[in-house]
Amino acid sequence: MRNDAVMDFNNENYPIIKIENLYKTFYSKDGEVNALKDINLEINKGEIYGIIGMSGAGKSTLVRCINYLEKPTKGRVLISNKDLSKLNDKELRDLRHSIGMIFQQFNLLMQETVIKNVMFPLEIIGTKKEEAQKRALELLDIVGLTEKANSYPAQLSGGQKQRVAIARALASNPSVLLCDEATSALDPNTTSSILELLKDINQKLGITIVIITHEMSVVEEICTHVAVIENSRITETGTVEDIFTHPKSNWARNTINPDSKNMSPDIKTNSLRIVFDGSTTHEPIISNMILDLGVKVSILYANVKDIEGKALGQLVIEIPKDKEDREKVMNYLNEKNLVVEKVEG
Ligand SMILES: Nc1ncnc2c1ncn2[C@@H]1O[C@H](COP(=O)(O)OP(=O)(O)OP(=O)(O)O)[C@@H](O)[C@H]1O
Repeated sequence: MRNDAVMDFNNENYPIIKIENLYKTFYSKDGEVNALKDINLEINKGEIYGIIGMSGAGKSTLVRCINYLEKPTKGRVLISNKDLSKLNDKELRDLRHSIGMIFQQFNLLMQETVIKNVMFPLEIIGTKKEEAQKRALELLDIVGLTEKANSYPAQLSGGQKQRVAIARALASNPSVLLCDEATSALDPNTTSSILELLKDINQKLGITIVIITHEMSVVEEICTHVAVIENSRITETGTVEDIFTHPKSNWARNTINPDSKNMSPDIKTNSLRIVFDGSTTHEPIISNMILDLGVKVSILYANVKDIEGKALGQLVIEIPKDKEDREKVMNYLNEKNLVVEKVEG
């Protein structure tokens, strides 16, 4: 059973997480830091929502506001339409059992065994030892660590430690899992296996996942939706497809698009950006075009990814200067129903 004492997480009439006009200012003797400014965000049940931005952009503060570990200076956080500012301390504690959290540094109890680490949150809420042990073993099975139940965290790899942290976060049957840079300390292969596990948890257990990261590859690999945060503000939100095909914020454009600033004006006027928005197949469009039309086209930049089986991203090509050849190229691409844009910037 989910811990739904405080709110009904299954009510799909409301976003599971809604943030309205949220500001967070830290006051210290060195002055004020406006960590978050006018944040508005809606996350629906079942989504894997990425919040991406550079270091210091305000990501961790935002995620800590979602479970009220940090109280907003202004604005509201609504979880399944309940305003967290209206909850008393006990209700907030109950709420936090329904919102699991994992961190970059795992935060395990180093002097306790793996199974004890997973049992810990259950014992805190008064679960009997035998029942907690049974549940912890089920969770260790989910994260693939049954055989490490009696090991200590120091005997585990980084990826295994994060699996223990995930099992611990799942112990109280949360409806939401907040992941704050959960893979930033891991190598690429381990990162992929943890992201796979999170995807599995999302699909099999129906848990909504919020992922804080500075890595676009993490968003690419796992997220359904994304918000870009720059200098304390959200500058763009949308599906992962949106952001890879039509990035709007400066940060996303610079990360996803080629660095067109480095192109000479002459190359820019003779270039086209082809946007792959997931509607085309993986056919080798450029080589087919060269063969079919007999024109010279070179690829200046390619960033086309396979995301959930769809081709998404950008391809910048240099097209012929000759007017007739140029038209042939444009017609060919239009016939293929590709989105074609001028290279700007
Ligand atoms: N408790 C605090 N007191 C004062 N300033 C803080 C506090 N917590 C965060 N800040 C400041 O708020 C801003 C946003 O910090 P935050 O940790 O949310 O960024 P971030 O995007 O998560 O960065 P990183 O990826 O480096 O963790 C930073 O300027 C930071 O110094």
